Amino acid sequence: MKIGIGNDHAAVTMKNEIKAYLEELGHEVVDFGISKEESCDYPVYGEAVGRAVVSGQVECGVLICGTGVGISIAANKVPGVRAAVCSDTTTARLVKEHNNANIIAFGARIVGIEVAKDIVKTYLDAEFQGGRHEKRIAMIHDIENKR
Ligand SMILES: O=C(CO)[C@H](O)[C@H](O)[C@H](O)COP(=O)(O)O
Repeated sequence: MKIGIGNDHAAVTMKNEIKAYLEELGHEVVDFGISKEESCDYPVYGEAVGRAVVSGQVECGVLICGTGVGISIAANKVPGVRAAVCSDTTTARLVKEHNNANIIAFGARIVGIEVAKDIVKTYLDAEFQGGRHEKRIAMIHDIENKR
């Protein structure tokens, strides 16, 4: 798959490790994140990955900041993004199976690298179940259209 990755200063090391892991798994990774650990603003990177996913430049996204929260909130402001923060593999599976999340996010200050790798792998291996979940996702995107 072609995967977009983004991060702020809190997640440079984890971004590099996850990027290498994704490449080991055979994925192509487009890096929208920062490479230096100097303070920066996570909305920039959340929006960049969100727009890349929605435009089809990449098939899905991985976002990492200190908690995964700020960067996913920013991505979720891009219409069409469904970014989900995960700290465990059960949530990582369910956000694909039920929510068809197109971006997974986590916190470099919250989870260790092995858990982060498991979260990403679980998310990528899971499949959207469709059915009753289709309608609910459509309802989420209807909210965007009410703006
Ligand atoms: O957005 C966040 C909180 O949900 C992230 O954890 C950021 O990485 C964090 O706010 C950055 O904090 P810092 O004190 O500027 O390093």
